[in-house]
Amino acid sequence: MKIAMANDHGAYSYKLEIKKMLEQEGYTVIDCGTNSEESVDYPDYAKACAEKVLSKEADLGIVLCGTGIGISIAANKIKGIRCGLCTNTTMARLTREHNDANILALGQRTTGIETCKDIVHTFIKTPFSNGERHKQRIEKISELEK
Ligand SMILES: O=C[C@H](O)[C@H](O)[C@H](O)COP(=O)(O)O
Repeated sequence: MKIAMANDHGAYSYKLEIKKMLEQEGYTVIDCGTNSEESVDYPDYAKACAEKVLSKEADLGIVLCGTGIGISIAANKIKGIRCGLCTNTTMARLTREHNDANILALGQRTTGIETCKDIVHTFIKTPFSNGERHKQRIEKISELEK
């Protein structure tokens, strides 16, 4: 599985730690930056990750910023992206099962690193439930993009 990751300066150290964990586990990580703690604008990095997911170069994406809020708002502006901001593993499971989220958002300043690692594992291992009611709702989200 290939996973695109992107972050702003507020989540650089979590990106490095989660990237290292995923690579040690055999996942391919496409690192879309940023790669320092110099201040940057999170929409640029949300866009970079979204492009990898939409082009299918990556199966799923993970975006990180201080809270996960700004970068998830930005990602969700992009047609075809369903980005779920998660602070626990229940949210991670349900955003895959119910929302078929294709990008996970995390916050370095709000959520502990071990919790984030658990969230990442849950997110990438949980399939979409394929339930008819969920498919119908996701189709309605797509309609909103038109
Ligand atoms: O939602 C936005 C993110 O949390 C950003 O990481 C945050 O706003 C960056 O703040 P600052 O520029 O003060 O480091």
